[in-house]
Amino acid sequence: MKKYAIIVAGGSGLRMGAALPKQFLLLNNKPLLYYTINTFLAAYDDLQIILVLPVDYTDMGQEVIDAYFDKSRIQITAGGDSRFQSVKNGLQLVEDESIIFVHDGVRCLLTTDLIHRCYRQAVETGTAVPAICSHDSVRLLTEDGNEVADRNQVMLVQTPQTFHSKILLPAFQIDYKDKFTDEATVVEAFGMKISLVEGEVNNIKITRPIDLVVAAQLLQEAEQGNQ
Ligand SMILES: Nc1ccn([C@@H]2O[C@H](COP(=O)(O)OP(=O)(O)OP(=O)(O)O)[C@@H](O)[C@H]2O)c(=O)n1
Ligand SMILES: C[C@](O)(CO)[C@H](O)COP(=O)(O)O
Repeated sequence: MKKYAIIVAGGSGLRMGAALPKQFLLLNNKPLLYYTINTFLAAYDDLQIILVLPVDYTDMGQEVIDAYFDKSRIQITAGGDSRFQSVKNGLQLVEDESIIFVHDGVRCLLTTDLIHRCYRQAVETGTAVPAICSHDSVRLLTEDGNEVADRNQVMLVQTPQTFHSKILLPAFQIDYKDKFTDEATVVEAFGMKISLVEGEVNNIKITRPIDLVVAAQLLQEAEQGNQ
């Protein structure tokens, strides 16, 4: 089955507070986006990437591609004001019936194993959303304060959120709502059940400066493990 990875990197990284959007910050001397793109290209030879970038940073994104990758496998498009709109812009470049991975450009530590796991499940059930258990206790806010929740009933959701194009393309015709924080919420609103797959603890979303420190360490450990 044809495969597309829509890598959403259209955000501005306000919580990181850096001069550049965080997807272009360097991690062990390479832009963070390099690692994300590299892992998807390595996962499948027939996978095409649709890279969604802030409109003012498409040239910088093109420079990253020219420096490291086979350009014939990567298309660039401009992002929107919300993650939802960025995904929607990316979906406009999907031409064939396919399995579509939607991945945060800033989750740069995912592995090819996770991509393969998502693919297999999406082929089988149409949907595959990676998630991990909470290793913290969880409390719910209530009208008069808060109460404990059973953390075994909670899963922390990651990307790549992976779907058959027959599901994802029509689902994204829906009008935007604030609760659409990821593709699973959109597909659920379209009336489909979501199937979860085991995520990865190291598949962190680089959000704040501390995440860069953690990611650099994890990357170094992974590279040492590969030697
Ligand atoms: N309009 C947007 C907003 C976010 N994203 C992407 O969605 C992913 C997850 O979003 P987040 O971590 O929130 O990134 P930012 O929006 O850049 O960060 P912040 O919320 O701190 O500004 C990132 O890869 C980001 O680039 C996007 O493509 N288009
Ligand atoms: C898609 C996501 O990474 C799943 O955990 C998350 O919902 C993105 O949230 P953000 O507020 O845009 O960082």
